[in-house]
Amino acid sequence: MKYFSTRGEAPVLGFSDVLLQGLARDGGLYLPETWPQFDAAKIASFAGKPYEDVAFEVIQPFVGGEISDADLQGMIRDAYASFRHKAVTPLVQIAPNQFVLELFHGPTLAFKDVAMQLLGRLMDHVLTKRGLRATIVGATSGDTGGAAIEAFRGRERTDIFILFPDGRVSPVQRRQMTTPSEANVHALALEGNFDDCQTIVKGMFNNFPFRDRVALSGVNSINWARILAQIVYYFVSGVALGAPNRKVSFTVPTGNFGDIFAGYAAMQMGLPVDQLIVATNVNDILARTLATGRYEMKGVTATTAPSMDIQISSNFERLLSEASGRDGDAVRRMMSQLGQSGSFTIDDEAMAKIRAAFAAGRCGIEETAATIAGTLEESGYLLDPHTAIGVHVAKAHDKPGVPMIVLGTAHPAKFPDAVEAACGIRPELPPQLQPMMSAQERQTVLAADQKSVERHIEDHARAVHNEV
Ligand SMILES: Cc1ncc(COP(=O)(O)O)c(C=O)c1O
Ligand SMILES: N[C@@H](CCOP(=O)(O)O)C(=O)O
Repeated sequence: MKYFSTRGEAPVLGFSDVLLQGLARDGGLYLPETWPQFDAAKIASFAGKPYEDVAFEVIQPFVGGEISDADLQGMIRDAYASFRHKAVTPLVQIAPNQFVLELFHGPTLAFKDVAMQLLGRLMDHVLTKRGLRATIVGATSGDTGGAAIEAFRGRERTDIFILFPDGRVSPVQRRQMTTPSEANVHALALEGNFDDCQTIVKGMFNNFPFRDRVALSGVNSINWARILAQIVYYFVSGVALGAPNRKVSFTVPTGNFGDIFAGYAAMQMGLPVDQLIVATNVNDILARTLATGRYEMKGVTATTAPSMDIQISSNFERLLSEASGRDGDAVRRMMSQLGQSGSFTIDDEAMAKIRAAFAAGRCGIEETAATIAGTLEESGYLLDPHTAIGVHVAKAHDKPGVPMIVLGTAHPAKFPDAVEAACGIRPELPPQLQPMMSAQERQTVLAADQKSVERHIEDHARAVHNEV
């Protein structure tokens, strides 16, 4: 299996190089040259299998033989051993046709753990095999950071620097990043919003002398391996609700478009999906784009679902590549217009392809609170604000006979203030996370300025001394 960049100007690479690269050297994102095809019999064979076994079958074709089956199976087994639920990602029915896919049973209570627990092991494996170190950078609106730090803390071959918007993440999210005491962990609070953090991360990847000096690697969903690990739960949940013998739909609380792109990938591989529904909060650039064909940035509004307070949805570029027939020139043109004017228009043919697979809806701050309260009253189920956005949007897309799976992206205890304000119940953290709430915090506050961040990383990263 080989991977190409959405912008068409970076070298075609194998899995291990894509894993270490993060962003392609032309600023694009890597995609597999072909989608492995699973026929109905193969998909049906996933029924009743442990999560780890389905994960191996889904992930293995993308690795292209670069990691032995035994090593891959071992890493998958270890990654999911840390999850608090035996099913890893259980389904819970909350209404006659509506299910929540609980993706928050990993160590940091968000769906990011599903991919990050495996990514940490895969990177360590490849770095060890090559005798290298890496400096990992990531931008977070709250959840990626904690999950990445949990996956990489104490690892010998990596230093990890996470950029988060100062004051815009929940106290639980912040403490997951600032309380780990391992020397390779660096939490950087930036005076800006998530998009500023993400733009700086991408800027560092595009600064080649810096990138090469510190052996830069990325763990945001710009890294293909993040998306790959997330494809698995679309198959697992789809099959549990009747696929391949009937279609299922998914509603995905969306920000950076990584999670829902994994659903698109599952669809390309053969999973019968009726609709993939993008659910946004008031930062609704994706819902507007689906409606108008024009991607147009506005300012970011802080909401009770802070992890989705995003306007630059990185992975939308992967969809643009698919919808434009993998035309690197077309993608480069749109991305350059976005950089220059904050907007671009998608041509009608590409929009028609996008609308054939995706629908979208938006949920305001008050509707989010009302959905938390209403769902608790109707079904006794307590939602976090991000999942509540999914539940609200999913209702408008209900189709008889097609099970609707809403991705449950975070545990309500990550956002206790918003949940309590909505329904009067203050969800408690699982006992193993409680000590963190009184532990010593460690963070560095920096201006949202690429040079300051680069200087800080060069001063603190051990990979600068990589003897390659
Ligand atoms: C809890 C939660 N829900 C939803 C999202 C949006 O996911 P994505 O960025 O993959 O679209 C995020 C952040 O990514 C998140 O942390
Ligand atoms: N919501 C995310 C934003 C970063 O997304 P990623 O999937 O690209 O890592 C977060 O919680 O940090």
